[in-house]
Amino acid sequence: MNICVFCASSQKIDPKYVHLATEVGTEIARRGHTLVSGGATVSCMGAVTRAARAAGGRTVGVIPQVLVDIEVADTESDELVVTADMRERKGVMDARSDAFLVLPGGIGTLEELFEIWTARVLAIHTKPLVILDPWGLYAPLRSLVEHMYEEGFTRANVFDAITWTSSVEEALEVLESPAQPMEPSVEELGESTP
Ligand SMILES: C/C(=C\CNc1ncnc2c1ncn2[C@@H]1O[C@H](COP(=O)(O)O)[C@@H](O)[C@H]1O)CO
Repeated sequence: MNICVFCASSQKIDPKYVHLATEVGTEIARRGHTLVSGGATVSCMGAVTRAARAAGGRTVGVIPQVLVDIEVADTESDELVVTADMRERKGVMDARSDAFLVLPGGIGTLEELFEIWTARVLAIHTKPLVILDPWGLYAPLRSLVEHMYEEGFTRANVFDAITWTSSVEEALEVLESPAQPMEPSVEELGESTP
């Protein structure tokens, strides 16, 4: 499988997050998968790709020209795709991947998560989407989406479209399993706007 990992670029984070990314890269390679990532050398992004290669795995980096220009590109990547901008980058990462894994990160990671999550809820794709969050960074996000559901702002299938995990092994097992297709409910299809 081609597994896309979205994760942090910040260099101010606790080293435990970088160690988690290293563990993920190692396990992706050990299981024979290709890693698709944002193609940068910094923080968790660099750790996951270096670990995957160190464990014998193949890495595909997808990075916009603007980040190549500031010299954060993972030039040792087996394949480095340089895009015109961030939007094209996300499109290429999506198209090249069979499954998506989200590690703790900041607003860049959240943006990537939301795009894949929304498309899955709308049944635009059926690729597995997993959050690996051992220390609960995303617990407030989960509560927020639950609140949005209670208030009627999100579809009932919003939590069917994603799996929250807390160990690397559990995350990889879910990614390797076929995801359930997202079918809009009959009520949703029949709903009319006043
Ligand atoms: C110069 C430094 C970092 C360069 N920043 C980034 N490099 C590569 N990719 C990035 C960068 N910032 C955002 N991204 C994309 O978003 C995700 C990470 O963003 P977050 O806000 O850190 O969660 C990541 O998946 C990238 O695709 C030194 O700080």
